[in-house]
Amino acid sequence: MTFNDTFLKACLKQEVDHTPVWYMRQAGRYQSEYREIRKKYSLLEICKIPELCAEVTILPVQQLGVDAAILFSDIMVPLGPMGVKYDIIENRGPVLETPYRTAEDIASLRALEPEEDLPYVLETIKILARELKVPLIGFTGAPFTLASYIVEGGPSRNYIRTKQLMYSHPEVWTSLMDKLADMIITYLRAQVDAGAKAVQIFDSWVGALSAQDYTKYVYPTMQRIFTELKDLPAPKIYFGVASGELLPLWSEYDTEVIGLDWRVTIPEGRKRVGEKFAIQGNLDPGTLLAPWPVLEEKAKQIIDQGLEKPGFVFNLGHGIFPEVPGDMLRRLTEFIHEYSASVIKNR
Ligand SMILES: Cc1c2[nH]c(c1CCC(=O)O)Cc1[nH]c(c(CCC(=O)O)c1C)Cc1[nH]c(c(CCC(=O)O)c1C)Cc1[nH]c(c(C)c1CCC(=O)O)C2
Repeated sequence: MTFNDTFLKACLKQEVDHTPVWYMRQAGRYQSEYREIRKKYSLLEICKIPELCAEVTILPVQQLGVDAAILFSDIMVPLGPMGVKYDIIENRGPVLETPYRTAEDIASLRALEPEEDLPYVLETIKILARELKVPLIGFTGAPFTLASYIVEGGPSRNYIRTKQLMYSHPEVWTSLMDKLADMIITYLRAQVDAGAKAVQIFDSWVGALSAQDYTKYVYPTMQRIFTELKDLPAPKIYFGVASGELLPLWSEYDTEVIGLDWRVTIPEGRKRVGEKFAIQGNLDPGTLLAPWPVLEEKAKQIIDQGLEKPGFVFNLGHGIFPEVPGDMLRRLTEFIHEYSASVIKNR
């Protein structure tokens, strides 16, 4: 089988013969095989065994026929070596031993050295780069989203401690954002050096901020990340949830792809963020529990809208829920490939 680079072409707004698709959380609890593995190993244990971690990454590619693999890991993984003590609790998410809230707490975070600190991640990527016939997507959390876990000490609804730090001690906030940006730049470079062909920066919780606060407290850090990664030989995807109001602020970023959730349509997203980017998205993951005709109709609409301009990658607006039947995802993937190929061929 030859290498399928359709996903990379779409990221770069090049011509494709079908719309490429992958799914956030395509490896996870909706798969019986994954649940079996999780009976023996914790999520973090899986990440530390390269052969197993590569297997977990490859499984959904084989089962679903998607056009890209995403490294199996978690946004918390690089924070461990920086000094953050945490665990990932099932049905809850990452929880810290103690939150980081003072200048001293944040000063204690050390710089990440990927080769020394996370050899197992890089080894996993090397295995995957050899074995996969589709591109591997590496990833990291974005500074705001990572900061929210570090400052709150766990998942949060309102991010009040994060905002409290941001508003009360802007210089401490900036030092945290700077340290996270340094980590992100180093970590993504190491992932690409090891064989990742694209990277996604997950800013899952940044939609908690107003455009004004994003501009003041997050924009300069994101801007620096994209500027410093300008020469990265891999397309970058910046993704946020409920970030519709922030899209106009992203128009100058030096990135290739913007990931949308389902709250904003693709044409509206393109209008807000500008014509420069390829777009990834944006099926509501809740639709995966709908009857097939409903799902098909929504997928069709997204493909029609996505194909209006060059540069479109089909994805969900956020991760797959554990309740989703795997068969639904396989059928959806086939439909996306066939329907998009016919639209492209007939124009
Ligand atoms: C916010 C965030 C986290 N982790 C991640 C994000 C950004 C993406 C997003 O917004 O969903 C990123 C992530 N986490 C995981 C992956 C790789 C797998 C993939 O996408 O296929 C990726 C890309 C594995 C995981 N990370 C986690 C799981 C859940 C399954 C398990 O416990 O084995 C997986 C497959 C745990 C986790 N880790 C985190 C959360 C919120 C949870 C869910 C808690 C739960 O529902 O149990 C933090």
